[in-house]
Amino acid sequence: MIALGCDHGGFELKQEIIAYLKARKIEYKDFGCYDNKSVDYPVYAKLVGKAIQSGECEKGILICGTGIGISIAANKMKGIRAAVCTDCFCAEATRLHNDSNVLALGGRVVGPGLAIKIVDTFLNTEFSGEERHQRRINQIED
Ligand SMILES: O=C[C@H](O)[C@H](O)[C@H](O)COP(=O)(O)O
Repeated sequence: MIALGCDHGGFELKQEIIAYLKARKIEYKDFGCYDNKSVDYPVYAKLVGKAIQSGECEKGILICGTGIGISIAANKMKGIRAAVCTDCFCAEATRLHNDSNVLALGGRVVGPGLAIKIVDTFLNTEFSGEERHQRRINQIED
């Protein structure tokens, strides 16, 4: 189950991502926001982070204007490793090396075509499990 969250700056892109997930029959839960009225991104970062912490959702996708504010907020939460990605190389690397569980995107930064490729890469890349990467993740968690 993928947890989705956004602010008004990410609302339009979230709709594109929902269409992608639906087309591929990937289960998701949308934690809002539900229109493009101005809201505060930490609220949605927290909802998605809690869904991952509780085990309700395995991964999350958070979208604000840049992906930055919402990832800063999410990364305050224990066990959440949110990565802002603007390209597929970083989306792959952050799964392989950081076992990131949240992808953060900027609705004002990446177009829908690139964003979907980034989402696809993020969701379809497994953590490498290599000892040096796990050791570093453990250090972050500590
Ligand atoms: O990092 C923060 C996000 O990009 C927000 O989406 C952005 O700050 C919202 O800006 P505004 O309230 O001016 O639409």
